Amino acid sequence: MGKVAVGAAVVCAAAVCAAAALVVRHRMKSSGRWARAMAILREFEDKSGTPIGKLRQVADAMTVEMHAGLASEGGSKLKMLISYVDNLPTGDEQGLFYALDLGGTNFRVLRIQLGGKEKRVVKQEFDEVSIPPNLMTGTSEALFDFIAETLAKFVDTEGEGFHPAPGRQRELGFTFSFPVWQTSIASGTLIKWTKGFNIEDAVEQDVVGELTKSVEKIGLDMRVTALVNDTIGTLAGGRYHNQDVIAAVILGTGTNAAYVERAHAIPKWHGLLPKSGEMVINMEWGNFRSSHLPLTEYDQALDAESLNPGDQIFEKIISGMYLGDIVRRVLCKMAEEASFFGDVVPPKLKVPFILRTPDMSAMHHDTSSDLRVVGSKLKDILEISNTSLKMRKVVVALCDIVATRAARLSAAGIMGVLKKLGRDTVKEGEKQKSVVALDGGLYEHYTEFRTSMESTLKELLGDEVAEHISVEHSNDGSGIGAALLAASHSQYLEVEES
Ligand SMILES: Nc1ncnc2c1ncn2[C@@H]1O[C@H](COP(=O)(O)OP(=O)(O)O)[C@@H](O)[C@H]1O
Ligand SMILES: O=P(O)(O)OC[C@H]1O[C@@H](O)[C@H](O)[C@@H](O)[C@@H]1O
Repeated sequence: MGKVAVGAAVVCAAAVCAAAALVVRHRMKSSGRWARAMAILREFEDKSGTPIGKLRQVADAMTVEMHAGLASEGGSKLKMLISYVDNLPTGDEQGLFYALDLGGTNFRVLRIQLGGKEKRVVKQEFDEVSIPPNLMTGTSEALFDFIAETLAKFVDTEGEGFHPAPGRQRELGFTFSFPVWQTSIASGTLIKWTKGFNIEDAVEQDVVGELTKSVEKIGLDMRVTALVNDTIGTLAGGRYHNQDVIAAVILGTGTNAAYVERAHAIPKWHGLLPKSGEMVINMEWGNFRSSHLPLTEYDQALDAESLNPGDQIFEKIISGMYLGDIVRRVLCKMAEEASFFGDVVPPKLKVPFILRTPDMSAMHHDTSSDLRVVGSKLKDILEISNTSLKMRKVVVALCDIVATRAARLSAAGIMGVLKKLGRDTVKEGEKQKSVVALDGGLYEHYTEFRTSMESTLKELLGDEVAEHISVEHSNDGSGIGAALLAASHSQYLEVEES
């Protein structure tokens, strides 16, 4: 063979070897990247673990903190707030009442015509609006003016069967889904903001006073006769339909729980003991913290960058405002350290809260063979295109880890409350039923979360006790509950009774 031919052959051979080496190097590199990405995922899964033994420790810690919070003010991260609700709805409530429900994302207005024991809820109408994000971090006046104006528009749509009795003021139950230091059933000062709210000049103000100022400014004749947390409203709404309801839990934008405590089991309460012998407690359990909580570097970073660093740790690992962002943070680390989405880290992946929990649950619930929902969410929200099925499966696995940890910890929290109530055991031959009313958009819409939470609670209780405990969805119980509590504290009640 001539020299030229040999030379060409050598050059070709070298080129082939170089190409092969490149492919091998690329494969090794990508397999190295893949291994690194999987290592990040596995480490996160390990650190997020909630084995049953840990859940029992979390439940016990919740019970201990409940006792501490009832013993003295500041005795625990759990504020265990006195609600001044010492009588839950009886079913006898009658008349037209309004309710406002200011949540972490939505604002609901409701009017309800109550017909007493026989007729119960004769008629109800409601409206729901999203809270403009700018009002969450503006001024108190701007927020309460918005609320008053929305309420006034709703009152203007009053139709047949919804008119207050002649000469009577319209009365309102105000559900306020933030920690409030109640000074009576219809007054209380804001302790702090949570979730996405941060309105400096509202802190320590009486929220009923703030609303009343805005209502009077527009000449709306409406009186707040009950100020309640949404967990209290949900408990009241739940009890209206089922006498076995003893606690309520909200898993929505934020999270919280309330339950019926025996009045003599509240050492810090120095007021008159209520005739009923009961007092509903707003636990504010979102602020629960324990060394047994499986916190990760991603939780620490989310907390540090939040509006309320150091606060609401339990809420930040189990509630709807945050779950999607935890998923985003892990994906971001996989992109930065393992080039999971290619050599360039997708810029949108660095934007806090860009991945919302509803999008996370849509990906988690994707049953298509090619995970096309996952693909389109990654593309539409994070501008990440051309993801392989293998990558999409990793994203689903990550959603499952985050949702499962949240669900199992929620169940542990409920177990802690049941333990405080002595309902985590059943005496021989006892038939007593205990119902926990659940509400909130996370619980209502995230099926994988809900089923995991309910199965975990059964696992914690054991088959025998689980027979006596049920979790019931009390849809918008807080609105109806607030209206019912407004009815039972109506200014006209005494007149009727005397
Ligand atoms: N499809 C969904 N999947 C998972 N979470 C959802 C879904 N829809 C809503 N959520 C969660 O529920 C929250 C809204 O809860 P909701 O109780 O309706 O309102 P609020 O928290 O304002 O009282 C949202 O912030 C979101 O985190
Ligand atoms: O209904 P939401 O907005 O999810 O609120 C749930 C809880 O969110 C917490 O952040 C508040 O401190 C609680 O008071 C509230 O009950």
